[in-house]
Amino acid sequence: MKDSELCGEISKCPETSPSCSSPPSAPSSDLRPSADQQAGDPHGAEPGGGGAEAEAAFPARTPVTRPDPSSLSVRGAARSPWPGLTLDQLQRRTARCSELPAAAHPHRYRHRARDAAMFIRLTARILRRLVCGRVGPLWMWKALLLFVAIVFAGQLLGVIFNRSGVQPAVHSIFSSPDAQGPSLGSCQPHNHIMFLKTHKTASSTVLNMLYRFGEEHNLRFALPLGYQLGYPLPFNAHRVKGYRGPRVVEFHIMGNHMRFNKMEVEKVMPADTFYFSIIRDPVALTESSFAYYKEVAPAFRKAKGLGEFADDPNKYYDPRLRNNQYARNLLWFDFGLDHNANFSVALAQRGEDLIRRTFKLVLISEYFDQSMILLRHALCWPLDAVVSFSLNARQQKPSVGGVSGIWMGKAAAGAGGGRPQARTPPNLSLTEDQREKLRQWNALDWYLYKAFNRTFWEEVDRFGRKQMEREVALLKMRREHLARVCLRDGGKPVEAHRIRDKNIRPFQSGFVRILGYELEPGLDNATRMSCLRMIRPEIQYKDLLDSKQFPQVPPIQAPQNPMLLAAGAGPFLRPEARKKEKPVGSEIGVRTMEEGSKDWDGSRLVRRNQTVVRGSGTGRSP
Ligand SMILES: Nc1ncnc2c1ncn2[C@@H]1O[C@H](COP(=O)(O)OS(=O)(=O)O)[C@@H](OP(=O)(O)O)[C@H]1O
Repeated sequence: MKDSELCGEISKCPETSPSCSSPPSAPSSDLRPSADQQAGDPHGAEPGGGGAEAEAAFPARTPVTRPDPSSLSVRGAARSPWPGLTLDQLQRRTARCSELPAAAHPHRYRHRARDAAMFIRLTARILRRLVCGRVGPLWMWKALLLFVAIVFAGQLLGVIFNRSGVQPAVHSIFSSPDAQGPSLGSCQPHNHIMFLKTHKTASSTVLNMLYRFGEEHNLRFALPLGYQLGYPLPFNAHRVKGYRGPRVVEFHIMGNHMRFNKMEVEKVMPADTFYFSIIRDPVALTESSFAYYKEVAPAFRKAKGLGEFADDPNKYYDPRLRNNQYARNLLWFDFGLDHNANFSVALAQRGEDLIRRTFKLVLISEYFDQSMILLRHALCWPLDAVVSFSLNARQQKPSVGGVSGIWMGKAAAGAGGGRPQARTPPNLSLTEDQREKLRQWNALDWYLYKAFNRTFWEEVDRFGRKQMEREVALLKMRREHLARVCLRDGGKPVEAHRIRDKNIRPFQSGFVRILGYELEPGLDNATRMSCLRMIRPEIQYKDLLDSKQFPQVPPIQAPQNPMLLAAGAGPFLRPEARKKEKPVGSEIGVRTMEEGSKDWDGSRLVRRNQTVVRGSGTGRSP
């Protein structure tokens, strides 16, 4: 054999070639140990147990035994795996391979060549042992190979799942079997989701679940530039931070307040997006809205109490005034429909059809737990993903003098925790007659509520009432369990100023106290993180996600003055706009804008006939 051929061959293991399984020549068989060596070798060829299996895998294989290292060192000097070459010859020739570029230093390189040959000899021996199955039974090597393949596949799948966002985060109690809930079959979790966040319907609690799920699964949110997606203007795709044209960027979840506009939403969200929303009884919704937007909606501002407003809404309501959508058919408005249209059944049915065509599920706030079970099955989510603590709740004091449900509102506790000022809360009590008047005033919403309520229960029937009861019971148990683990005082909601951690104080609206939660002290890190996600208020959560998605650009700071925030509802002012703001009147909770100032999303505002509008707007609700 020529040196050049050998130098090429030297890098190959002769035993990995067919010669390994069926040594072709005498020198190989010469390396076989003697019978007594074989008997004393616990790793002898085709050792016990694996023999038959290996035989089947390598039917033509001649038994080859592991050479004894000592015999190799002694006898190997004269024998080599390369036919016709002793190991000494091989060593000398290998040395010549190494010497080729170093002819000027023959001694130095002869030593190196000798070392290299030693190394090769050792490596060949190890490989021969490994590959030829001399060390351990063959089945063991097969099992090892299978194990490595599984680990590799697992890693690969992990990378894929991490990318598509269905790799669950590791938690403590959150990773217990109870967290999964009853089986969902073989469905795949939805991760293209559009939630129309209607106002005063428990939508912040739902949004929190979406935030949690998205954060835990590294999904990308279609976040607003400020805190709402252009509300109350119809949604426009350019309101989404990071939007660069139809489907250029993959967004998974969209859920901040917007006035729905299907065509524009479809520019942002993928075609297989699951659309859902939530509605609430319009009387309860108006009560919540009145308490919350008393000083934001001109129609509410003029009325002393909700009863007064209900008695004669037309006396207070001007359809041209901005923010009056909070006072009439707010659901209809949020779905992008004309909330000031005169009611007719035909019109209402058309609206309902439009909504049904897009929204695969419409939840009902009054049946929140049943809604969560339907949602979990529709999205193929584990139980924990839909377990929540009620967010954005008003403080309610027991009724006085037989009047039901008086909501107590004092001047907002500062977001920074300032003591509340004593204020007369608006009277929210209603007679049955006034409730009926409110249904008529909000006839379009009332129609929607009845229609979707009916189909909601049809859906529950299809799901199975018994199964629903079982799953709702599990959901409640899980919520109670998590409340005991996560929350101080067993989960009683508390006023913002009592929450020690300022970062999780909910923002406040003018007249009402919005309650939040405190974490149980002493939780381990993983549990604390998961618990914190469940109670982190909407504004802070949006900022956090924003900073994760856009690490370089600091998010717009949430205004510290709660008066400027109709707590997640009214449009927020950007900091520069706030400087120019000049409140009309001295009442806390009044939020007004000067002509020429900018709204939270940067739109210029002008005043026309007593109506504050955006530069290109009409002044009426769009
Ligand atoms: N789980 C659950 N079940 C039933 N109701 C709930 C739930 N979570 C929140 N809420 C009530 O929803 C009201 C707040 O609604 P939103 O979060 O949609 O308000 S906002 O538009 O985002 O400001 C607010 O209603 P009011 O307290 O009547 O104002 C909350 O108490």
